[in-house]
Amino acid sequence: MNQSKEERILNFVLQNAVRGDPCSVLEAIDKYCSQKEWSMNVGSEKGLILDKVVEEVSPSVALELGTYCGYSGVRIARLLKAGARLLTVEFNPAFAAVAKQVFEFAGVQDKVKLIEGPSDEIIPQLKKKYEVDTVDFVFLDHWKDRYKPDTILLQECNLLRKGSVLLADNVIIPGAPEFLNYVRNNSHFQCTNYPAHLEYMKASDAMEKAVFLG
Ligand SMILES: Cn1cnc(CNC(=O)c2cc(-c3ccc(F)cc3)cc(O)c2O)c1
Ligand SMILES: [Mg+2]
Repeated sequence: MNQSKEERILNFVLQNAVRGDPCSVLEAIDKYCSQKEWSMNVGSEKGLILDKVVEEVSPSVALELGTYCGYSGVRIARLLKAGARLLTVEFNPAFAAVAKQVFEFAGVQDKVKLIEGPSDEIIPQLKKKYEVDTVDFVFLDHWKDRYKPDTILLQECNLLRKGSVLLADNVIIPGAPEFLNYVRNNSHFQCTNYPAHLEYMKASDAMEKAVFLG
C-alpha cells in the first residue's frame, strides 16, 4: 500500500533532521514542503508570527486545534518554559500517528499531549479529563468552519481567562469569515491582524490574534 504525503514528510524528517533538535525538524519539513510536496503546515513566515505570540504569552497551558503533522506543535513546544505543556487536538488518526512520531523525534513529547478526536468533543473534556483550569494560549488551525463554534465552546466551558490569547491561522486562505466577524465585533475580544503569505506560496494569507478580555 503506497505511502501518504504525511508519511513521506515523516520519512524526510527521520532521514534529514537531527533527533532531539526541534529546529532541524522544522527546517526539514519546510524544505520538503517547499521543494517537493506542498502541505498545510503553518510554515516559516507565519511560524515566526506564531513564535512571537507564544514568546509574548509564555503560556503555562497551550492548546492547539489541528495538529496535522506536528509542525506547529513542535514550533510551540520548543518555546515552552519548564513545566508548561501543549495540548494538541487532531481528528484524523493517520495525521495523529505521524505527528506523534514527529514530536518524539524532535524530543518534545514530554511537553505535548496529543489528543485524537473532534474538537467539539474534546474541548468539554479538558477540565475534568485533562486537568485543565484555563488555557493561556490557543492556536486555531483546524477546520476553518470550526473556528467560531469552538471559540464559543471554549467560553461556554470557562476555559478562557482574562488575557487568554487566541491566534488563528488562514483567515484569508482558506478563510474564516464567520470567526473574523465574530471576534472583531465582540467587545470581549481585542483583535490584531498579521498579514503574511500562504505557506510555501506567494498568495496572501493572514493570522488573527484575539485577546479575551474577560
Ligand atoms: C484535512 N484537514 C485537516 N485539517 C485541516 C485544517 N487545515 C486546513 O484546512 C488548511 C488548509 C490550507 C489550504 C488548503 C488548500 C489551499 F489551496 C490553500 C490553503 C492551508 C492551511 O494552513 C490549513 O490549515 C484540513
Ligand atoms: Mg493552517
